[in-house]
Amino acid sequence: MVSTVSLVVLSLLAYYVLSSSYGLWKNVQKAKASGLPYVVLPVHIFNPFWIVFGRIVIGQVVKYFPDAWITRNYLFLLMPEWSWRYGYSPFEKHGDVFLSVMPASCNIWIADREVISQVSSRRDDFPKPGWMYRTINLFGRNVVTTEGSEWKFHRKVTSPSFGEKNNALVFEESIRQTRQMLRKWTGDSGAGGITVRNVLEDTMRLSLHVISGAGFGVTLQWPGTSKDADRISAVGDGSAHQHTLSFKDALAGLLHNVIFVLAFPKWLLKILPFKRARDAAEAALEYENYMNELFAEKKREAIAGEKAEGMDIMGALVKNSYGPENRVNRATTQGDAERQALTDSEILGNAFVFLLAGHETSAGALHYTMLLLALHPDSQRELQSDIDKIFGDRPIDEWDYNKDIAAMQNSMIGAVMFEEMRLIPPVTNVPKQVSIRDQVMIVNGKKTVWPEGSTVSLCGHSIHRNPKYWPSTGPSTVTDDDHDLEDFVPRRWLLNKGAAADGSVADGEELSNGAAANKLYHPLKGSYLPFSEGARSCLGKRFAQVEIMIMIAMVFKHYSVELAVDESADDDTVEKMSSAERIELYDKQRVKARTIIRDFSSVMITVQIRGNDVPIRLVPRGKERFIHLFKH
Ligand code: HEM
Repeated sequence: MVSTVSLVVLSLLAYYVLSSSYGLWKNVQKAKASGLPYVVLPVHIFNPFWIVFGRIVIGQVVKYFPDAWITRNYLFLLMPEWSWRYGYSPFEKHGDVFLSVMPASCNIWIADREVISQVSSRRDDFPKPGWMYRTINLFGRNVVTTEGSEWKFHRKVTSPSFGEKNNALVFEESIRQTRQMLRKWTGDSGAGGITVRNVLEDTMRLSLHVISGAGFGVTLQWPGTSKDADRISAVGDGSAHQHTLSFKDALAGLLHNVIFVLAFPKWLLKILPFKRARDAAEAALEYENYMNELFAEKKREAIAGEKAEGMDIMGALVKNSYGPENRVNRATTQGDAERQALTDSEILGNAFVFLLAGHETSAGALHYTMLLLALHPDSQRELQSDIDKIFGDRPIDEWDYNKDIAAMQNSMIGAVMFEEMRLIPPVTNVPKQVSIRDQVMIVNGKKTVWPEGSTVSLCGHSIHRNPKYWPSTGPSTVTDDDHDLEDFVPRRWLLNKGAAADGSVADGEELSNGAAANKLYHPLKGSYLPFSEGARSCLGKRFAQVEIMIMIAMVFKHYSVELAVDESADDDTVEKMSSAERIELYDKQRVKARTIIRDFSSVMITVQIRGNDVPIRLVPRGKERFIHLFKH
């Protein structure tokens, strides 16, 4: 019996080794013919098994070697998300486009802006790798997961919902939500000085609430704000379920456990002996119930012709299908090219991906923005001075999307936002795939042939540090580089105002209200990828930008942010410290915060600090304890 089992195991192992070796050999032949520099890897780094276990092992191994040795010897390539850790340096050594050969396929890594532009504009030749996105169809087909004419249709129908009317709604909802977050961070009196330990938890809540309001028309309250906090109020068709979770908890529970929900069927999650799995199943079920109720309510409103203005994204999609033109009846009988409206399941599928695509990304950007500003007192002061110029004494209630947004974007508010996403783009690499046939590509003026089926990584985190494309303001203060591309320097966007990296003057992005949206430095096409590029770039870009700029403006209008030093000194001790002692203490805290940001940030869909926190404090402007003592 034992020998039979051993024989089966050995045969399977032999089969695996032989088929992997054969696959590797075949892929090496393709790599040779491609004309690209290549390196051979013994494992498929995007294999789920390797992503879970392999990278833990390799993550431990690399700790024992200097970074320069690792990037020179290709060891870095065994980490699926190496570009987060090593930035541009591997490309510096191996060229801006290179290929890794693996047993199952090849992957092409790119930090060359012209090549990225070619890939982004040839949508049919370089589609998204479908296998990475398939599970996201959980609640219905949608704009993120589809390709070809079906995607074109989804994009055409969903895009109008992200127009200027919705941006104005995002503006208002972001003000409402940031006000509540500020109350938590500074106390009812607004005196500040409260240590905020888990900043990410709060920015997650902020971004979730903004999507709930501007995306679904459901305004959520922060705990302690209202007795009925987190209760959904929009449902009125009499079919409401007895909910076991609040709307907010259903949304948050689903997003928190989304990997389980996407990987396993609900019936299995319900019976698995892990609380987290059962919680995931409950959240998914409750989310579905709430969405069905919301959908029914919005459908009733659309048919009755109610709520024409200021519509949330889902409301606009339902109105398109069920409003006066009632396009949905035609939808099922037409091909994608003629269709005008989404089916019910497609509306629900799109609602889910808006939530998924917009939640963690925005929350991460808001979180890192606070930390980077706490590390850079000079940038805070410049930011506050611009906020004063734009808003003066005008109360926040009088801020207006149409009047203020262009000025906000063209100031340090925009510069801080763009620089944060240059340094830490929430999505480090945008994945594509070589379509069903080999593709000819020009790389450095030379013809190359990219093997069919290869995956392609547009390495945003790396190209954002490529000195060929980015202006530097001087030597780095955090590395030995003679440029400052590893540093957070928002003013680089202002010093090069309006100029493109090739010396031409940027056109500026026009908002539909006629204002020029971007008079800051204009990166060359293909060199700035936080929202990807080309036809498949982020649909919620403006949504996210408005939300981020509002939070920055509201926080820094009245407050400064400092790293909390509670672990080293209590408030009385700080009070008695001399300026020199305070500088020394804050500097130590800065080193510690930088280490946490570097060593505890990891990529699981988006970049986030995991397993550690960098606590902060908001202090009223003029009452800073530390940062007024620093020039930089
Ligand atoms: C800072 C915040 C955000 C960042 C950095 C970001 C980034 C991105 C990136 C890199 C992509 C391309 C992904 C790929 O090709 O695999 C993308 C696509 C997308 N994003 Fe965002 N996103 C953000 C916020 C949002 C928000 C708030 C929404 C909606 C409410 C949203 C909706 C979408 C959708 C629908 C797509 C797919 C577009 C298509 O395939 O046609 N995103 N986003």
